[in-house]
Amino acid sequence: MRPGRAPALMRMPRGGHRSEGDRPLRLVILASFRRLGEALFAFAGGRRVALTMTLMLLGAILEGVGLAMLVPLVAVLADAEGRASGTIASLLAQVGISSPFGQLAGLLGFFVVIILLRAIVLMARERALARLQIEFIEHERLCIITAVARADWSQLSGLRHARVVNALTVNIQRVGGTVQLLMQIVVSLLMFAAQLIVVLALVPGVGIAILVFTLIGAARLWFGIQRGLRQGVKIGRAQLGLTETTERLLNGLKVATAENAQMAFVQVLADTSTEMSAGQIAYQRELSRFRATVSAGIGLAGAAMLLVGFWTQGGTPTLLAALLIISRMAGPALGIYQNVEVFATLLPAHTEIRQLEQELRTMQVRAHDGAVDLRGTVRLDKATYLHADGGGIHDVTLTIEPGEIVAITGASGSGKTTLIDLLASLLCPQSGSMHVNDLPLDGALAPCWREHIAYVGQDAFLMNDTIRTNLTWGCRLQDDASLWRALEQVEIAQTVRAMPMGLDTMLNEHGARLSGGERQRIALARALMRRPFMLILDEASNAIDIETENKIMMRLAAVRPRPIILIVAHRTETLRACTRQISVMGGRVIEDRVRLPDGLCCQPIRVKEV
Ligand SMILES: Nc1ncnc2c1ncn2[C@@H]1O[C@H](COP(=O)(O)OP(=O)(O)OP(=O)(O)O)[C@@H](O)[C@H]1O
Repeated sequence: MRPGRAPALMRMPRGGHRSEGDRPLRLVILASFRRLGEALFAFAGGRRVALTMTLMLLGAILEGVGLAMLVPLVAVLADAEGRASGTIASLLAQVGISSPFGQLAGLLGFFVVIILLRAIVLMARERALARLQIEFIEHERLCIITAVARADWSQLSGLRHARVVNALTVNIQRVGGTVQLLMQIVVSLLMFAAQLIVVLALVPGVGIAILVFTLIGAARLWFGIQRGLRQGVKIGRAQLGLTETTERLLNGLKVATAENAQMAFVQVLADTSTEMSAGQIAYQRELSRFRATVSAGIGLAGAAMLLVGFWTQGGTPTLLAALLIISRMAGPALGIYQNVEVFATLLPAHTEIRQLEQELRTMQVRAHDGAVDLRGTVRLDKATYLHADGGGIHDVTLTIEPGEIVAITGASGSGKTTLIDLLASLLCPQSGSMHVNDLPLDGALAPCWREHIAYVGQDAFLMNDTIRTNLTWGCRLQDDASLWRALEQVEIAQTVRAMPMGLDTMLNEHGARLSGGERQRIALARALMRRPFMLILDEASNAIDIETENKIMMRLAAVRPRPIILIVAHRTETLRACTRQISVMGGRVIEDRVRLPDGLCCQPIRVKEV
């Protein structure tokens, strides 16, 4: 994957109110919000959403009922004779509880029941929300990685690598935060609504005043949301840069260390990081000013409402209860304010993930279903594949029969890898065609063909896992006997046997505990474990000494049934076992001749079959 243009949302003008495609910011916000809602709904399904919403509503209703209970309780406590009044008091009197203590105990008992019920509902609600959030994130992560795995290689290789890494690490965490905040906001809104309803019922004047303040606050909040979204886009852009720089640093660390030039990398990282931190500090400063204004506003509004309540109701128990409730409302109100803006800063992460998924979806190839035999002659007819810079392969026609060992030679940049990628159907001819066993290898058949291929490149891809796992991933064979046989074929069995944990020895990052030649031999052994019909060796043994390479090539040549073996190598010794040589120059096949396998035997070797 290579650097490319920033994704659409990331291209939003830095400080402007309009997004890419000249869409007003308000539409971008609404669209992002809708996308998140749709994704959550599509993941959870109607029933689960309904259940979660019911739990949220139930929690709010119980909150309201608990608060409403404060009125008779305050009345009992405030009454000189300790008597309750109202509906609950008359209910209690009907069941024979009329003494002040009995009424207080009865009210408290009811209150406790409500509190217990509320606690149970809130617990169920928290669990449901946490599960929904965690599972949604896992689902999103799997969607991306599956889309990457199913994407057509020629298109995928043009995708910016850091975008995928960023999506799977930073952005997915930010989406987790978005979902969590969204749920907290909905819960706070419902709680606030329940509290407001109780206040409206108890002291309508105060309730209306709160409603007016809330509406003014909501209008003010809209600016916070816009500011949050802009900040979120900036953070996303900076984080992508940070991921890219970190990747570059880690990939080039060895060279940089060898040249004592690590600080050049550190400087690039520091510049990106400083820019990001400066933006965040400025934003936090703005946010803290906003928060201070909001909390002062809530305090002032509370005091004003106290006065309104006092003038309209005097010091009645109802007013006292209303005051208690209003004091409880400040928390959710401030929470909504803070969470909504932070939510807006996180929202672009989901949009970026969605855009990435959509791009990946356009790259998907639908695999042919049903069995199809592709073990046969491989044929290219006037095949052309040109990369964006014009380099590649022009008008190539060739036929490769099963069991042939083909050397593909040519100068650097002549088109050898492009030719190999076409034969492996990693690339599809832009013109001309490819047939295997007389079947045209279209997009749907290509994945089936690749099941018969083993590919070893010069980088010898190894995972940070055991030798066993490295040998068996993607292979049907898994048994120890096959593993050892493959290791013997590539002259590494003895080295692995000498390791303390044998096949279960950990290889560390990219097989760091092995030499370059050992890594290549493990990669070759894995290729043999696949029992391929076509084995591609693209500079796959250039780190192995010539004598050992000779032995390995002999063994590969003796495998029965022998796969087609395509060898790209610059070392002539590597090509000794080849039965045919195709020379490429400027993207064209300039020579295709039979080659007599020459004196492989520097020393006689007993050939074993895989
Ligand atoms: N992904 C790509 N995007 C753009 N151009 C590419 C890409 N891959 C290869 N090319 C171009 O296509 C031409 C052939 O490249 P290719 O990798 O096939 O050559 P090669 O013979 O394998 O080279 P080498 O021996 O150096 O690996 C080169 O000019 C190269 O610049």
